[in-house]
Amino acid sequence: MSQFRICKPMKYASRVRILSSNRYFTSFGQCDPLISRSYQFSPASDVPNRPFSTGLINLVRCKLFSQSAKFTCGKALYVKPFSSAHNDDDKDDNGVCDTTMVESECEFDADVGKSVELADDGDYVNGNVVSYSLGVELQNGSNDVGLDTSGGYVHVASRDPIELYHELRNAEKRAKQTRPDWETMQEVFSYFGKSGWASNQALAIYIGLSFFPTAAQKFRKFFFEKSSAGIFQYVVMLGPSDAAVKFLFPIFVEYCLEEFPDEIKRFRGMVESADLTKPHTWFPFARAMKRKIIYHCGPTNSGKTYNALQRFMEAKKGIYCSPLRLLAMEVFDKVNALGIYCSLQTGQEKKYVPFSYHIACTVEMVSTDDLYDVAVIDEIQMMSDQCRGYAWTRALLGLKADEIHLCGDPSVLSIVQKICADTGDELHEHHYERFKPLVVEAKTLLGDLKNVRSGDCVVAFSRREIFEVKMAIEKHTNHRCCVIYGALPPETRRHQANLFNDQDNEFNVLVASDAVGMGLNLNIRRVVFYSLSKYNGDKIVPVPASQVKQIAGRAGRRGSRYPDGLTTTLQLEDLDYLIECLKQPFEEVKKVGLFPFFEQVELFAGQLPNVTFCQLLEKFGENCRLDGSYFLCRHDHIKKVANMLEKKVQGLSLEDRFNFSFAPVNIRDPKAMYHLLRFASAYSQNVPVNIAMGMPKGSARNDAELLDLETKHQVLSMYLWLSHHFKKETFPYVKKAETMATDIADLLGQSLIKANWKPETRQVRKPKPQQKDASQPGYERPRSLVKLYEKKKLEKSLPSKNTEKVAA
Ligand SMILES: Nc1ncnc2c1ncn2[C@@H]1O[C@H](COP(=O)(O)OP(=O)(O)OP(=O)(O)O)[C@@H](O)[C@H]1O
Repeated sequence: MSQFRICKPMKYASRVRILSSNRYFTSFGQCDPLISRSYQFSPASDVPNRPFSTGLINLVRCKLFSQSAKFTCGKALYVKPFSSAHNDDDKDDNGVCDTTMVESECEFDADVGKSVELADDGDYVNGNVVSYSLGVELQNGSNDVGLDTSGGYVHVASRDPIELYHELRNAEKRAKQTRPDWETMQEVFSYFGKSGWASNQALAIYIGLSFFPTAAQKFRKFFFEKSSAGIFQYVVMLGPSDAAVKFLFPIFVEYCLEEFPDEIKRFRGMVESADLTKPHTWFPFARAMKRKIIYHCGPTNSGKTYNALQRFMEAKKGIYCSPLRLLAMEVFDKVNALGIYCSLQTGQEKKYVPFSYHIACTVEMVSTDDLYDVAVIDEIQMMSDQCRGYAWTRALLGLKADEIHLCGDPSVLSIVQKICADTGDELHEHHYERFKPLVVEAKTLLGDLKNVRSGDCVVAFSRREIFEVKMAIEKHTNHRCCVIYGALPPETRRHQANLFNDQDNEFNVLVASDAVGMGLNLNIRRVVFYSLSKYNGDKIVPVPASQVKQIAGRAGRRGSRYPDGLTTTLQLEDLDYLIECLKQPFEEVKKVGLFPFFEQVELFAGQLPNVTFCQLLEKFGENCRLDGSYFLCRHDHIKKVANMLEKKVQGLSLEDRFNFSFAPVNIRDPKAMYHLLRFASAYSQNVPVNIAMGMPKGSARNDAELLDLETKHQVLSMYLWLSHHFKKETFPYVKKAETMATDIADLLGQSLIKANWKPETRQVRKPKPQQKDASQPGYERPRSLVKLYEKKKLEKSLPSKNTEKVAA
């Protein structure tokens, strides 16, 4: 089975820390890497051995002795007034209610039914007040609290919990208790059941959080049924306190080990199979190498990738790992053009160049099996990406290369230093500055797109805005616009970029989304932020500073027509935010992403045989364990696809479901989801998967047709992706899909050149009544959403006058 790579949620991390930091626990020999160093498990029975070292017991004893000392002799505990409340625990073994407790308003000796006072020497004394002492001898002559070899009494707290447990287990009948004592004991157990410490510690014997309350309740029943007077009184004396929890816990452990071996085994299996700790150990071959890591650290446009690629090209065998298909294609073209044979591998395409020893690939496609002299991992700060971060982490940890060049901003430098300390790799840092500083134009465009100039890149954060801006610029100025946004195929984006870079045409302005921030060589003179807020899938938020920097940094490129970069905003109100973002130092990343490989999910599935794949992912997320430097990547997208397939496609294996769930599909596009469902259904029936999609007749004449072209290309891209991830024979129309995809990318390019229509949205939304049509004469200045956002935030943080009035 191949290596796993993953992590765990912090709730467990904190528990692990608690356990690991308990030196009394760690003294118990063999270390269990999953939970802590505290417990040793017997491979034969697969049930944990007793976890406690005598060190812990002694600690508890010492504490309790020191606490109980104040209760000795003259100190007394008042018996609580009788309460009529009772539950099952009032009943004797035959289910009959203990009437003695109901009849009397006060105290009961276990057998005598009288109020008692326990004296130092263990004598019983009548009365309403119970004074508890260190030693007790029961009237029946049994040594309730333990008799030491010298014949003297040993305090309950000082006794071995294993011994105590066995005594309870073997007890034939319980001692009767006074009602107040009984009530106090209920409180003690209620306290125990809610104790975070106890539930944390119970994890170490694989009593899971969800099972802990059940285990605690059963233990309570057991204790009530079996407890002798001395033990009972001792716990009552401790009352609902941490001391009581710590006294009871070792007995609870003994009880659990004997009572719940199946639950323990099941939870242990689950925890072990979802262990994502120490991901660097998952790649033993890479660990056996002494790798040299070179971190090219600096802002955009500072020559990091250029220098790393020099080493890549000099190497005998090299791999370049790209964040985007587009960038992998760029490097593939560039390197081959320079006479170095280089192949290409992305999710959608494999271009093998004969005799090549170099490969340009997307980071998800990196092979950790092959050996390389030099590897380049571009945009290494993407390790912290909430969704895709795991791919960078895996590449860094797993690549078998003598020399690995990381290119990125400084945000992940410290975490890379930490990872290198774990892996034992040698880290070298090369720091860079921008070739030319980025200059902020304070004047801004004063809210008017008529002030756009040649060489400008206007950045907007939604497809709708991009087309609105393009329309407005083309309507009110003499400029023509190219557009670049995420939903466009890489070929079309490249075509648009070339059109913009080319001096000899009328396309001299670029309107783009944040997709412009990475991977394209663009001759931008000035980056203009149309807005600095965007929809994050939930609400409109200001664009994060790191992203603003990345995008603004595209202005001015060494060797281009515009080596000096400028940036500004459309709105004067947004300028401060832009300056603030540019001034902000790179925020240090504390955690990087991980995600399980199929084999790990499969192992985990073995523990939960009757759940759906989607539930399995959820459970994995809940139970997986991570070191402090890692987080589990978001997988909502995967779950959504998994859920759809679960409901509608039968006969897929777990591995098929896993792979289908990673297919690149826009989950918000019903058409694309429909095609994925169709592909999966055909695949599950083992029949050739058809493309079954007509080729558009020509370029788009309106936005609906443009959207249709985008969807069609995405579906073809998905078909190609599936053909590379599943049995080839089931996807026999790869050539056809490639041709169609190329043709559609061309049509998209043609469509964008003439696009001058009002954009549509994929989701049907009610039109806003006051919204003016941008095609109407005149030009409406867009509002600054950042300002609005900040204003709202301020309003929220300040109590309103109305609130003050109400309060007054
Ligand atoms: N030493 C050099 N000689 C010639 N051109 C260079 C040199 N260094 C960098 N360049 C050019 O400068 C531009 C920016 O370089 P590069 O892409 O390496 O920067 P970067 O820091 O990796 O930026 P980004 O993070 O935006 O990719 C590229 O067009 C590159 O070809």
